[in-house]
Amino acid sequence: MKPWILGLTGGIGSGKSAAAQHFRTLGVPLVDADEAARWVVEPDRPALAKIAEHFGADVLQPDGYLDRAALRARIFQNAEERRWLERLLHPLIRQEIRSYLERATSPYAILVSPLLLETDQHRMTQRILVIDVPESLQLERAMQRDRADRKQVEAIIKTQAGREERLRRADDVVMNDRDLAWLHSEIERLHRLYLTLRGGQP
Ligand SMILES: CC(C)(COP(=O)(O)OP(=O)(O)OC[C@H]1O[C@@H](n2cnc3c(N)ncnc32)[C@H](O)[C@@H]1O)[C@@H](O)C(=O)NCCC(=O)NCCS
Ligand SMILES: Nc1ncnc2c1ncn2[C@@H]1O[C@H](COP(=O)(O)OP(=O)(O)OP(=O)(O)O)[C@@H](O)[C@H]1O
Repeated sequence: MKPWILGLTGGIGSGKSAAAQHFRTLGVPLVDADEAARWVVEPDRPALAKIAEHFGADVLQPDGYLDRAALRARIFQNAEERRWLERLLHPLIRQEIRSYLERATSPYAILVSPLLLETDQHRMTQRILVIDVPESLQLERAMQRDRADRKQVEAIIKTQAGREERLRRADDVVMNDRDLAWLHSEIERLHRLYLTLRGGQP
């Protein structure tokens, strides 16, 4: 049976990973585009050499791994550089996602991606779940997690689809503006729905 794929998306800091983690504990197989983006730049992969050649050796750590903070600073202040990186990595990320999803044998599987709607990744999915938060909370959570300062998070948000567009394209929405217990209860509700849609027992 062709696997039925749920696309799970939301902007930076919306709570995609927290939502995904709960689907995982419910036993749903899941591939995360941010994780795939890490696999394709491991030290033995050709993409890393191309990145070092293009951006210079200061985007590499002394141990040979990608210096992610250095590259992040470069690409979110220069749209041309970001597009160069995306042209290199997105086809490789897509390949990793596809080979993972092809192996799924469960009633449904999940593709988690911040850029599901911005790229053609959404074409691999049958239904779209958006994790939504007001932008002020998104900023606060993304900064709190200590990944970036306010200016950088704002720059990243600007490159992503706007909240309205995401909501317009969503089949299901979870408003993640309460605590984690609420998020988990919403995920459980949707998990029952997806199993029912797939003809399984809720
Ligand atoms: C620039 C990199 C090295 C920064 O790594 P870092 O570990 O700091 O962040 P991480 O990869 O966990 O991403 C965190 C968040 O940043 C946002 N983000 C990452 N890349 C992009 C992008 N190209 N456009 C918009 N937002 C992005 C997403 O919301 C993502 O969830 C990394 O994000 C990267 O390689 N990006 C290019 C590949 C890509 O587009 N990945 C997104 C999934 S397809
Ligand atoms: N309902 C919630 N209550 C409190 N904290 C939350 C809630 N949901 C998520 N968080 C926290 O907010 C931060 C961002 O959440 P998460 O990492 O899941 O976002 P994300 O959408 O995966 O972000 P990114 O696109 O950067 O990967 C994390 O520190 C997470 O623990």
